[in-house]
Amino acid sequence: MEEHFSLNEEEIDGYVKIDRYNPEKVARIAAHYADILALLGEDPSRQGLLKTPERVAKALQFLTHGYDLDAAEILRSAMFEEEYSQMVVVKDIEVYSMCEHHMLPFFGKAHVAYIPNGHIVGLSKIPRVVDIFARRLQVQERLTNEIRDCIQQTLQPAGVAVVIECKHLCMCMRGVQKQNSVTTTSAFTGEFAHERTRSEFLRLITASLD
Ligand SMILES: Nc1nc2c(ncn2[C@@H]2O[C@H](COP(=O)(O)OP(=O)(O)OP(=O)(O)O)[C@@H](O)[C@H]2O)c(=O)[nH]1
Ligand SMILES: [Zn+2]
Repeated sequence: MEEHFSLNEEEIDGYVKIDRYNPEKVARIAAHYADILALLGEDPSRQGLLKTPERVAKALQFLTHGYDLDAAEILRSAMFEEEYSQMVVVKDIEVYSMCEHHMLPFFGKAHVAYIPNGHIVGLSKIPRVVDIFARRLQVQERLTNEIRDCIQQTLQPAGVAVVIECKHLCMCMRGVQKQNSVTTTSAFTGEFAHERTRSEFLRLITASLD
């Protein structure tokens, strides 16, 4: 796949430098956005809009940079042998994604748990996996399943649980115009099929720290 960003060592570790946009792609996307501005009745040559096509092109590349990153590789880069076999929960992970139907944002929180089976993973890699799949055109259901499948296949734990709660701007700003609705999706494997394990996870993600 053609890359938006040039990869370097830092980026392989999951970081994306926003000054390394693919210049050819920026120019091509920007040219389309200049047309779009004119089609919308704007004057793309007025001062405030002069750099807008380029800004939008860069913003879109940033918002979809997950295509260029390998979530499994990032998990594998920080897997450690460890005998810990209780549930590990990382909750309240911010999610910013774009719905593939309207290319409008949906955003909220992801809660991810796994039960180690010989290996644990560096904690920061869980939000990185969430980001890699979120920074693409998505539907919330597929985002949820992709996070689950990546962790299950790479870490091979005794179980994985993912719950995502998001607000979809395509349902707030346009269309049905419901400002307060929140969509919840979930995906489970292994031990989380058992009612007790699943309940413990749901209790932990709703429990407050204070
Ligand atoms: N299942 C699912 N649907 C989504 C997601 N994001 C947006 N949608 C929905 O995608 C659907 C697309 O339906 P269409 O009828 O083709 O599009 P539309 O005419 O713009 O629909 P309205 O939003 O109802 O005006 C809408 O119902 C959106 O609410 C998502 O993450 N998951
Ligand atoms: Zn939408």
